[in-house]
Amino acid sequence: MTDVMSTRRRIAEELQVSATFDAAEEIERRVVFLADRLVDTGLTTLVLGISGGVDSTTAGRLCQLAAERARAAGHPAVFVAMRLPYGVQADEHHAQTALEFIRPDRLLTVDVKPAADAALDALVAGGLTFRDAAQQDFVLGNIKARQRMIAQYAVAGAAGGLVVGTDHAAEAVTGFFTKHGDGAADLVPLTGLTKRRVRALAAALGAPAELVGKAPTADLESLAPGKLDEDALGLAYEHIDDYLEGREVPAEVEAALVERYRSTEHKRQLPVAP
Ligand SMILES: Nc1ncnc2c1ncn2[C@@H]1O[C@H](COP(=O)(O)OP(=O)(O)OC[C@H]2O[C@@H]([n+]3cccc(C(=O)O)c3)[C@H](O)[C@@H]2O)[C@@H](O)[C@H]1O
Ligand SMILES: Nc1ncnc2c1ncn2[C@@H]1O[C@H](COP(=O)(O)OP(=O)(O)OP(=O)(O)O)[C@@H](O)[C@H]1O
Ligand SMILES: [Mg+2]
Repeated sequence: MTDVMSTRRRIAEELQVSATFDAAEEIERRVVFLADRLVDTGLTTLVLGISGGVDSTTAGRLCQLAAERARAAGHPAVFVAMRLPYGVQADEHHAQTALEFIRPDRLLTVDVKPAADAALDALVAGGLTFRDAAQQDFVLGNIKARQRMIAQYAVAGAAGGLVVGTDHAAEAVTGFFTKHGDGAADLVPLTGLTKRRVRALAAALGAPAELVGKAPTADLESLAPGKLDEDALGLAYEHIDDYLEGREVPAEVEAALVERYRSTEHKRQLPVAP
């Protein structure tokens, strides 16, 4: 096997991408996983932010099905979906469509703007300076993601809950998440899925087509609302998925992915220790 092929195999294996895929089987396996974690930990609540994107739509429905499964087995389980907009969200209608599809047991809405803006203001008052407005906006974007993490952990702490994350193989390979922001969670039920496989789960769960096919956005930058992940990354999810599923991709895509995987290793590991 060439070095390039063995590197690709190793990365796909480390990210738990399976060689074969059946959407119905994956849904069942992941619902059972979530329900078992509730029962085994003795905790009663799953907590997850619903953005209107396909990842949280899929994970949210899995959470609701798992809570219902645990209840049917006699465990007092609840799924708490959270809307966590930063002020007014441009695609709020997608978030509402997602909630109608998920039908969560409970919904909690927390605007993260006051807390995120206050954190930035306090940092600036404390003497932090930025290279330019774009850098400040980028840093604020990561504060927004971490503020969402704080809100979800507050609910988990109060309710005896577990925070659910939406990380999957196509995001993990590029490290395209905020460390200790959306990257922080107790359970990650989408692990190992490529983006097209997340979409396949969403479709098999019966999610509306506009969400199944929705273009991914982190939507963290106020200066570039709804900026597409693919523009930010300079990579197409089709290529990322092909790479992870062992299909041919252009050499420059392969090189870019290997480099991103290497440079973001710290995001997939526990803090570095001596
Ligand atoms: N080698 C190393 N070993 C240990 N730690 C290292 C490190 N290099 C940086 N670090 C630490 O990591 C930090 C950088 O990581 P981080 O704070 O995450 O910041 P960073 O990776 O710069 O930014 C997060 C990226 O993820 C994207 N994102 C975020 C949230 C959601 C989504 C989405 O798809 O929805 C996407 C966002 O648009 C942005 O491009 C550094 O400030 C430093 O503290
Ligand atoms: N406005 C928001 N309200 C609630 N949760 C959010 C919001 N923005 C992000 N999140 C949380 O952060 C996670 C990471 O965002 P990310 O953009 O990767 O996923 P997504 O929006 O569900 O799907 P996609 O990647 O296709 O846009 C979301 O799955 C969701 O749990
Ligand atoms: Mg999104």
